Amino acid sequence: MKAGVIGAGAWGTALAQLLAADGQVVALWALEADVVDAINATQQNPLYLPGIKLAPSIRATSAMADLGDCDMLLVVSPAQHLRSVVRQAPAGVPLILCSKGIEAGTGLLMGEVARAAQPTSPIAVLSGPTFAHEVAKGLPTAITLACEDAVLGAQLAARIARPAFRPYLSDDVTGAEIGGAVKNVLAIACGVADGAGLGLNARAALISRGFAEMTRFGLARGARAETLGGLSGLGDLVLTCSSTNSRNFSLGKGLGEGRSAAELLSNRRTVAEGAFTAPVLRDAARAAGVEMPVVEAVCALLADAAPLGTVIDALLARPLRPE
Ligand SMILES: NC(=O)c1ccc[n+]([C@@H]2O[C@H](COP(=O)([O-])OP(=O)(O)OC[C@H]3O[C@@H](n4cnc5c(N)ncnc54)[C@H](O)[C@@H]3O)[C@@H](O)[C@H]2O)c1
Ligand SMILES: O=P(O)(O)OC[C@H](O)CO
Repeated sequence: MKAGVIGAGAWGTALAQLLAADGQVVALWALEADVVDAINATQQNPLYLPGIKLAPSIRATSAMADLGDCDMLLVVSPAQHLRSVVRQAPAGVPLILCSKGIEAGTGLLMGEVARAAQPTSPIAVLSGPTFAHEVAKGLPTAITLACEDAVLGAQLAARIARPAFRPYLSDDVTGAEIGGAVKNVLAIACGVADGAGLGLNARAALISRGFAEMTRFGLARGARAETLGGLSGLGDLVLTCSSTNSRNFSLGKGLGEGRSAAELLSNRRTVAEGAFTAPVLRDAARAAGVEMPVVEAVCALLADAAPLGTVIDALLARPLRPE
């Protein structure tokens, strides 16, 4: 058995490290030739996961054909590139989707995109509160593994579980995907509150009211409430809204400090998924008649469409309503 990982950003590299730590061979596909060379020559990925010595059994490659003998493939590209990498992946091999977002242009969740790109490949989703550096260091982590096929889900969970890495099984793929996508947008909002010095009460309010938005949207799309309240929803929301280790929170913090979205988003190598998901999520919510005022506020700031003070005042001035 050989695992393949598609995408050698921070999370793909950390997952490869997790799977290879006991000496198992892991094939890691990277887009950039210099990342492939660095991992194979020095057991390091200084571009995306600096400071971590990687297992020598990780074999980096830029040839997708090298993943042809893998029994499972973890897809860890940014959400907006998932379609193109899944199209290139070997067909018929179970895909564990680890990207968090909604595809721009189509409004599709990652499972829907993967099914369209590779119709014969079984799909699972891996999502939860997981900062890559912590997983790469072997710190304790729990995560949701969602798969409609319970037998396959159990097999995949057994393949990726490690003493300090606990997958919890679910058959609610949609719920796991929506939690991971929506929390990134809400983390931007919490970062804004931090950057603007609005205080910890405001952060708690945003987490709580943001979770209400996530739940309304998720239920409208067929997700289950307990999934949204679990690791892949509330768990990840709390993690990402609490730390500048989150790229989404940091992006929001910059906005809250008065910097423009255009400046913060230009020339960055690492991905802040919430910036891409926010407008797609807003449009999907409007189309479904779901109110998401915090998401709307984040969209206004990302579009540099309104001054920060105006956006905050508008949120606070919304009509009083039952919780
Ligand atoms: N970093 C984390 O802690 C973490 C944890 C859980 C989930 N995720 C999710 O994993 C996904 C990948 O994030 P990351 O943190 O590993 O990435 P990253 O920000 O560390 O690196 C960017 C990645 O984008 C890739 N990329 C850039 N252009 C591309 C293209 N045209 N085609 C394919 N790939 C391209 C790069 O090769 C690189 O792998 C995201 O959806 C993220 O939300 C990240
Ligand atoms: O750095 P972020 O904001 O992409 O968050 C990373 C993970 O999704 C946390 O679970």
